[in-house]
Amino acid sequence: MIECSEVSFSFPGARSSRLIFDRMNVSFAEGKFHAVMGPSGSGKTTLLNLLDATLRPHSGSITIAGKEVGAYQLGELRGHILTRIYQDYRLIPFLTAADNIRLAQQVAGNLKSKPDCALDLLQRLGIYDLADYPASQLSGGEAQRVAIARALANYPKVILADEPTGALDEKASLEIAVLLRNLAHETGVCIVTVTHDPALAAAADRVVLVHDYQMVEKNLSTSPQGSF
Ligand SMILES: Nc1ncnc2c1ncn2[C@@H]1O[C@H](COP(=O)(O)OP(=O)(O)OP(=O)(O)O)[C@@H](O)[C@H]1O
Repeated sequence: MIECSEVSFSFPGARSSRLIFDRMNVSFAEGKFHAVMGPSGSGKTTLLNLLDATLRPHSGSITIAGKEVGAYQLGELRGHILTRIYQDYRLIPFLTAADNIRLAQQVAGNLKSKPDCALDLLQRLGIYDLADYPASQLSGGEAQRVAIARALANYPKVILADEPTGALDEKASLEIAVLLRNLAHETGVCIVTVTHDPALAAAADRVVLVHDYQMVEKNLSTSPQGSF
């Protein structure tokens, strides 16, 4: 689904002109939950920013679903091809859970052409009862579930997650980790999360480490079981 080939990148400017990636190669398959780990400052968020065309590589190629990321219209790439979720959820606090999802459909121009999927998604993520609650009244774990539902609203091929459990306690982190893995398996979406959280890494189908400006495979042992 995602292919990075010989990708090199550094930030311009004196302080940060060091290389972040140097002819880096990595791919991320559909229907899998991938965790990207590495020390602080190693380039994990930079990778997500390259994948959604916030940043452009100096050289090399990044394709999603067979097409160069830079060749997509930004409006098509962000919202239709891929969506992002964040540590701080980024919900609209005064809108209900359901309306946060509907807003994503509306912004993508899908609310007229496709059925309203908000309640179906909330049901699927086990939070149907929260549909009419303002986002500001949700717990962290509940808010992240709504954010994941919103990320699914336009049937993306890829979800990019930036520390999605960074603000959650251990129990909620494990639930979100298993939820993301099961969503990848059940819907075929390719999920790439950057994280420091061992619970996310343990739930992942695959863990890659950022090391020496490259992506290196890490061998997996066990995964938590369960269904959310
Ligand atoms: N806009 C920017 N301009 C210049 N340098 C930047 C910029 N954004 C990030 N950097 C630098 O690029 C490097 C990689 O940053 P990045 O945020 O990708 O790391 P990270 O692995 O996600 O870190 P963390 O785990 O702490 O979130 C760091 O040295 C950072 O200081």
